[in-house]
Amino acid sequence: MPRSRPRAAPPEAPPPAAAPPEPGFAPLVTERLVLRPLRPEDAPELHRLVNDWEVAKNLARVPFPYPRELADEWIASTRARLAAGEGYDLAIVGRDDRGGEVLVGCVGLRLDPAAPRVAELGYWVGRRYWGHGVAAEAAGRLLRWGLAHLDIDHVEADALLDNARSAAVLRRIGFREAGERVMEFLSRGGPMPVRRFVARREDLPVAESAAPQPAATRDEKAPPPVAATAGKPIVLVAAVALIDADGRVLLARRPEGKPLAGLWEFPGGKVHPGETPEAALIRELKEELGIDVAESCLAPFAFASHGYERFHLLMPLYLCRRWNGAVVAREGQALAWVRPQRLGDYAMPPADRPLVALLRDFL
Ligand SMILES: Nc1nc2c([nH]c(=O)n2[C@@H]2O[C@H](COP(=O)(O)OP(=O)(O)OP(=O)(O)O)[C@@H](O)[C@H]2O)c(=O)[nH]1
Repeated sequence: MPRSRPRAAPPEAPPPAAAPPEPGFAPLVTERLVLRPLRPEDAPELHRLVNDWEVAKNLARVPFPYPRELADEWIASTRARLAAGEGYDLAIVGRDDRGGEVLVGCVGLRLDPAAPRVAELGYWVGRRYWGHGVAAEAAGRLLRWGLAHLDIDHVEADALLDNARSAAVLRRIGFREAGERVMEFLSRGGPMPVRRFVARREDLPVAESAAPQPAATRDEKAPPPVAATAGKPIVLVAAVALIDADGRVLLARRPEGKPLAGLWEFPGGKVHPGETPEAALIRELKEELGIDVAESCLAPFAFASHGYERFHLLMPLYLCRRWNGAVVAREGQALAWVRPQRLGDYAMPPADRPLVALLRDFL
């Protein structure tokens, strides 16, 4: 979604230069597509696809006609933003019959320093690739990635009132409607009414397999869950505030693919059938962080009791100041040692909020 304004063409073609270094962004892979940084050599095809009224008319920051040199400038700007962590505009790439790469469109998440903790999603797909679910597949993937990896609370997107197709894509991937407004559209030469959409972590569709199940239901021989509230199972999760010598608390980020991915939480996990909460924690701390903890070093501190949409969480929280081994993220999760007064800066699951307040007062 090219967004820079057109500028005068340079007086002469730039001399051939060595390819600029690839910004350090690991491509995102979906069932049929790859989302990767745009490259200078994408410019001719990008120009061919976006210099199409049927595509451009839906994009706020794209002029029409779209000057060829703007494709070069815009691609360079996407690479600069990617390198600076200010925006994630990516090429949507498919495969042709011979296995070669084909540019299909673009998808982007943009951060605005004036609006912290929010990202804006945009996308377009070349007309010849419409009708195959490309936009939902690409935008859904980048949306999930963004909420799991960026320090944002929600993602916004706009669709022109007359663009029902885009509104349907946004709803399909987890956006909810949040009113209407008027936006300047470069392609249309003036202000246009748009429908505004917002997606939060809790709005994302959850794969059945990823939804938390009471651990007991995994094992057919195990007794059924001991209790249920209003038809919801109770899920018992043991968690711990690991406290280092400087009084900092360890938070781990829920990885992409899990419900509420991107939120920071206390290490821990579900208590399996036949396990005590302490045994579950000792197992989880070994699996997730590679440390050995003795049961005597787990001091019960408080508990969370919170109704989520699909289950009721009961979560004892322990304190632990002594363990053996170095803390390492064994499951690739991001970790942060956080001063108690800064815990509020980290987006955490709603169940944890009362625990954070207690912990801040206690430490
Ligand atoms: N570990 C942990 N889980 C929390 C916290 N707060 C909170 O709401 N939860 C919820 O408790 C549940 C823990 O489930 P999980 O999926 O992480 O458990 P697990 O490690 O056993 O995962 P697995 O089922 O993929 O093996 C999740 O729904 C999670 O959102 C917290 O501070 N720490």
